[in-house]
Amino acid sequence: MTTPQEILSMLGDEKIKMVDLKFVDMPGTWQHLTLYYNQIDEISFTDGVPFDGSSIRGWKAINESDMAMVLDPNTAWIDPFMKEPTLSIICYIKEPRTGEPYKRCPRVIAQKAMDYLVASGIGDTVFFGPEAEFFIFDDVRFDQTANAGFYYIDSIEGRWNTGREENPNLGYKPSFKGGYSPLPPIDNFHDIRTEMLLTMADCGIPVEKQHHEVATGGQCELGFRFGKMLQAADWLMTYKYIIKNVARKYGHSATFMPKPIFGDNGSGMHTHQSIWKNGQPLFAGDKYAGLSETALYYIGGILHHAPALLALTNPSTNSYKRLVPGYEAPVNLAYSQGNRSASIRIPLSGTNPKAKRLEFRCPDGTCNPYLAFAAMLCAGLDGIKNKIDPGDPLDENIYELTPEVLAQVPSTPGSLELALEALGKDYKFLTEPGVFTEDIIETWINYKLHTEVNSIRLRPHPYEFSLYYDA
Ligand SMILES: Nc1ncnc2c1ncn2[C@@H]1O[C@H](COP(=O)(O)OP(=O)(O)OP(=O)(O)O)[C@@H](O)[C@H]1O
Ligand SMILES: N[C@@H](CCC(=O)O)C(=O)O
Ligand SMILES: [Mg+2]
Ligand SMILES: [Mg+2]
Repeated sequence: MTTPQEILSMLGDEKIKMVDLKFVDMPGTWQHLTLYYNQIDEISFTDGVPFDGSSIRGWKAINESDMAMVLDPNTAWIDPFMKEPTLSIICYIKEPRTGEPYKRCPRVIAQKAMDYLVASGIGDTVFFGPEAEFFIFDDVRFDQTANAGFYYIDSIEGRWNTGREENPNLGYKPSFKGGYSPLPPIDNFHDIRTEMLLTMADCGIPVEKQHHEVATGGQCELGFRFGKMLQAADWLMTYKYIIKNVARKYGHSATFMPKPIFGDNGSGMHTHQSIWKNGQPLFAGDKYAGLSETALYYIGGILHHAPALLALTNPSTNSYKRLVPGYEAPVNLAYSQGNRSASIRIPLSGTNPKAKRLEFRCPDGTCNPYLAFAAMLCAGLDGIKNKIDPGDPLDENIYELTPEVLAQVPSTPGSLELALEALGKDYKFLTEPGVFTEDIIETWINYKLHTEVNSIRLRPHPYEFSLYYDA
């Protein structure tokens, strides 16, 4: 734990002169405001620093715009991308008039979810370990005549190709679905990923590993150790920030868009999770795959609420282009030990009960991690409270099941619109515990419908030209 005094002692004329305050908006993007060091004092950590909240997506109206950013001293690191030494601090938002934490602030919602876990008596700590995959590209250009998709992407090797062409140029690039895990020079992103990982370590994130992912060229993943919910979400925001900025340094761009390439693997954000009480893991037991009954009910809750949950864990129209068969992304709402085609996988964790966890494979990097983690916890706790039976595990490869068997297994929603519709009907597991408010659910659904679903629906799609342009 870092105290405000420890932070203040780092600032001064001969020390760090700039302080960058970061906060997250509703869709899950960081915003920032940079202050000269003498603007920060002890009050900044209690009452906060005033700012205008009316321009922030999903927040206040112009006539009630006053808000305050309250600094969290445990989140400080020196920002490696700013020229002058700058201390970065993550904030939560407060209503200055009432002194209350702002109910639409995602960090406040995550804190409420952790408080709810304690109040429920079920556990006292929840750990999250997100694995956010991403692509590194040079450029993305629209090309309606490209055979492979609707556009092509220049990666660092030159023009992207799927490896399925008759005479593919496979020099120094992974073959189709061959990205996991050849050595350099085929993997020519190795050094960039190492720089990303070391930068994360410098910023205080407990890093674990880095590797190329399965898709043809430029799909990558870096791993960091699980953390308590709020800290894991803060680390994920820092992870994305570092990845994007290191990519930029090399003239590339990094994207967490779930399905940037038609016909190749997309990028997920599998989320490992476990609940603990008094230092003991509650998910280890003598049931299926070494799980406890509590863990099975938690799985039951996630699967039961999944159609609504995905409106928060997979909140883009592009998310649902990833959730299709054949690309290691989950399509069916089932659980299994080791099976990567199920929505929930129980990773092999040896004999150590502390490593016993479940991996929800649906989420992707377009989610707001604070809202997504809070919602997953609420769904799981609802399963435990109401003893929701997850049914039998599905240990076969779901992609190879016969249509008759498959018809018995519920599927993930086919579109963002369907997920939002499900959320509109099934949100009490989020609001009754006092974690989300009905106002937040309504704001989320309206924002996503109007800003994303309808905006896409109203525009001619590039592939429609291929189908219908009748010159
Ligand atoms: N008890 C636990 N609770 C929550 N998370 C955990 C626990 N133990 C380990 N983890 C986290 O789970 C994540 C495992 O990530 P890892 O990349 O190894 O998973 P994977 O699913 O096997 O990978 P991939 O999907 O890329 O094949 C890490 O963030 C790790 O710290
Ligand atoms: N990229 C795959 C996951 C690959 C993996 O298991 O790491 C997905 O979309 O979920
Ligand atoms: Mg992966
Ligand atoms: Mg995984």
